[in-house]
Amino acid sequence: MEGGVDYLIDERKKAQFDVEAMKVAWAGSRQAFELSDRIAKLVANDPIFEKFSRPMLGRKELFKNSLRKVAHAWKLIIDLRLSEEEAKLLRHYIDEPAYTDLQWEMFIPAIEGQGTEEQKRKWLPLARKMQVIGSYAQTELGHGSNVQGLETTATFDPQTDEFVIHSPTLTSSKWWPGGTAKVSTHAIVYARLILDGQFHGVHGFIVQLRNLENHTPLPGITVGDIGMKFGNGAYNTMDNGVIRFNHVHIPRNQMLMRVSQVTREGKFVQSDVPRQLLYGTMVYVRQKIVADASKALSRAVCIATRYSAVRRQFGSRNGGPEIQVIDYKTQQSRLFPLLASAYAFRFVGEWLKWLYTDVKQRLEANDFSTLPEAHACTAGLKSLTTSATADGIEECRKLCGGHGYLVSSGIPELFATYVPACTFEGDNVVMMLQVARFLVKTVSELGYKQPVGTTAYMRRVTALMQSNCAVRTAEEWLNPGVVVEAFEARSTRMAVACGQRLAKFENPEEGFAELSADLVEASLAHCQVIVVSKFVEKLQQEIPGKGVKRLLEVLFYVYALFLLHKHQGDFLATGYLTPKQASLANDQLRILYSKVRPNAIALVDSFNHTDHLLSSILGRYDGNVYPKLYEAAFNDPFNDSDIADGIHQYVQPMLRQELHSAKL
Ligand SMILES: CCCCCCCCCCCCCCCCCCCCCCCC(=O)SCCNC(=O)CCNC(=O)[C@H](O)C(C)(C)COP(=O)(O)OP(=O)(O)OC[C@H]1O[C@@H](n2cnc3c(N)ncnc32)[C@H](O)[C@@H]1OP(=O)(O)O
Ligand SMILES: Cc1cc2nc3c(=O)[nH]c(=O)nc-3n(C[C@H](O)[C@H](O)[C@H](O)COP(=O)(O)OP(=O)(O)OC[C@H]3O[C@@H](n4cnc5c(N)ncnc54)[C@H](O)[C@@H]3O)c2cc1C
Repeated sequence: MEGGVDYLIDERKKAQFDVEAMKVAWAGSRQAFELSDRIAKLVANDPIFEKFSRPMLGRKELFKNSLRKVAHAWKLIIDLRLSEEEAKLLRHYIDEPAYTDLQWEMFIPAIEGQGTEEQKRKWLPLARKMQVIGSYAQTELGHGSNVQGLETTATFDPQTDEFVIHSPTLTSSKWWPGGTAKVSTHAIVYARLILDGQFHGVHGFIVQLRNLENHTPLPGITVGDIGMKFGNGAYNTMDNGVIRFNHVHIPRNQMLMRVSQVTREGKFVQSDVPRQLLYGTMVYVRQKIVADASKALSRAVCIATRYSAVRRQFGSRNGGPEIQVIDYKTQQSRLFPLLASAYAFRFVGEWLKWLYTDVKQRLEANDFSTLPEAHACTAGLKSLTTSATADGIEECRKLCGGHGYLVSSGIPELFATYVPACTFEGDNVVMMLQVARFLVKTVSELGYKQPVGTTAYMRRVTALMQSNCAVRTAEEWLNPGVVVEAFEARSTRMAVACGQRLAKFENPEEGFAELSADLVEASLAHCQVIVVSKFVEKLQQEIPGKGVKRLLEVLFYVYALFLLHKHQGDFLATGYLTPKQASLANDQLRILYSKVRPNAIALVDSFNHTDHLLSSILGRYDGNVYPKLYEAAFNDPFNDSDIADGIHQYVQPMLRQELHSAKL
């Protein structure tokens, strides 16, 4: 058997559910499925969007090629009159980080959220037509996580009615802003506002960086690229920049003034809008990142699942075929929880999008009541989903054995592009510590304030602290109420225990720092409650299609019981479960894997990923892996000639024992 074509045809026949209906369930609606399918095909059939050769290109060529793709995409958007939703799908399928990400997902949202009506009227039409290109310059060489610690200054000059933007130290150089090194004409620069020698907090300022005619940096601005990043191709299509400001003057009306204003006289006016709204763009992007995690994880899982069905090792009898590696229980116990996680993250991402839309509408109406919860949810779920996705992609590489390490497997570039999501938009530990602040506050108020939203389960604190799990058989774990209650009890007990230990410290901040590792674990437990509960809520909805709901139920139990198994130390230590019950959950998990097994290929087909998006020989839809790997090896430019450069100069003299006289 040369290729794996026949294996995947057989695999697809085993499916016990309607794959087309599952595609709709994954996409969210029939309309969403059709839209995304149309755009995926548009990209896959356009040679300009080819990306297989990307990891072989040098930086300059890679970058220029990326600029070409963006220009072509923008032309398509205009010619085909694509909506903003369609344009964002186009970006997803082109699958290449570019300056437009910052323009559309940070520059524009920052003006929308923090600008006054007048500022929005001026800047948004220009940005939406790409007549100005903006980036988001917050992080500095010496300061990233601690936004209040930024050093760049914006000093008001009442003489000229301008702000003077300045980088007083080397460490205050802006460092990382995407799109800035070579492309953006403007940036939202976060800086310390100084009025009459007084510091008034960090604010955002729209600063022009480049001349719109000839693209040269404006006087007082030193700008460049920060250098190559992890992996070939990957995030190197993005020009992450360094900027140094030397007393750059900007008009007063270029400070984003929804949250606070500076008058013509240089007076600081604090409105009723909470200062945290300055961080609103980050809340928006964190929510986007959660929605995107399932896309990245599902790609890796699709590759590893298809390849696991093609790959055979051991067990051949009488010259018959060896065993498909997907049939090994160990392979299933590593792969199927990731498959289930992709679905879990998809549904929690959908919910978070809804939550964000709700919060945004409230903020527009000056209702800030749900902001703390939205911040905690976006920060925590960003942390949970990106950490699990980054680890999951690496696990998928290992699940593909040696071939997973080849660039042509598609996994190394996916990993290299994805991992910074654990750091950007808030380091994942720093984000979990934000959840911890929220949890500690919730727990400390339990006696007199009813928790709401995602912490509402803590209203039953007494029951959750005192009652224990009633499961007696593996079968009894197949009950959503039982599973959710176990997660809620473990989370409540961990949060309350942290609260009790914190209360023993005289200085709460000192206590928080001392217990921070435990607080991060309690925060993770709470975020897992959210993911598990949102999966259950999804299952309570009508889900059409033969067998679709049943398979999603199986995936729910795989996701939840796998987490329970992985974190069984917490469940046992908090006393909610007995070792016997934890062991029964694990028995059930093995049974569930055998229910996933016949459906595994159909479940990854339901992601509807094109071969273009996967860009992976191992994950090809037709499973024709070996002939294509062989072909790709000989198509590699390194194999253009049998004698590589340098062989005659450095190897032959060694073979001939003539190194002493060779010119090295
Ligand atoms: C090619 C095709 C072309 C076609 C084009 C067309 C379309 C293109 C479409 C593009 C689509 C692209 C899709 C891509 C997806 C998106 C990718 C975007 C790329 C991202 C790149 C990365 C960018 C960045 O990284 S930007 C920098 C991010 N930086 C951070 O995240 C810094 C993290 N630090 C912080 O947030 C803060 O410093 C913090 C929170 C850690 C501490 O802040 P502070 O010290 O001020 O607060 P505390 O004292 O801890 O808390 C005070 C109080 O405030 C509360 N709080 C904190 N933060 C928030 C918040 N955000 N919201 C609300 N409340 C907040 C906190 O809880 C405290 O509350 P208390 O009640 O007082 O406890
Ligand atoms: C690919 C990429 C693109 C980016 N794009 C942009 C952009 O467009 N615009 C922009 O402004 N920025 C951008 N950034 C910067 C990014 O937002 C920051 O790197 C990120 O916020 C983390 O901050 P840091 O680098 O200062 O990490 P640090 O805070 O220095 O983290 C280092 C370590 O310290 C730990 N740590 C830090 N603080 C605490 C704490 N309080 N308690 C416990 N542990 C702590 C962290 O967990 C981590 O392990 C980008 C970064 C990357 C990698």
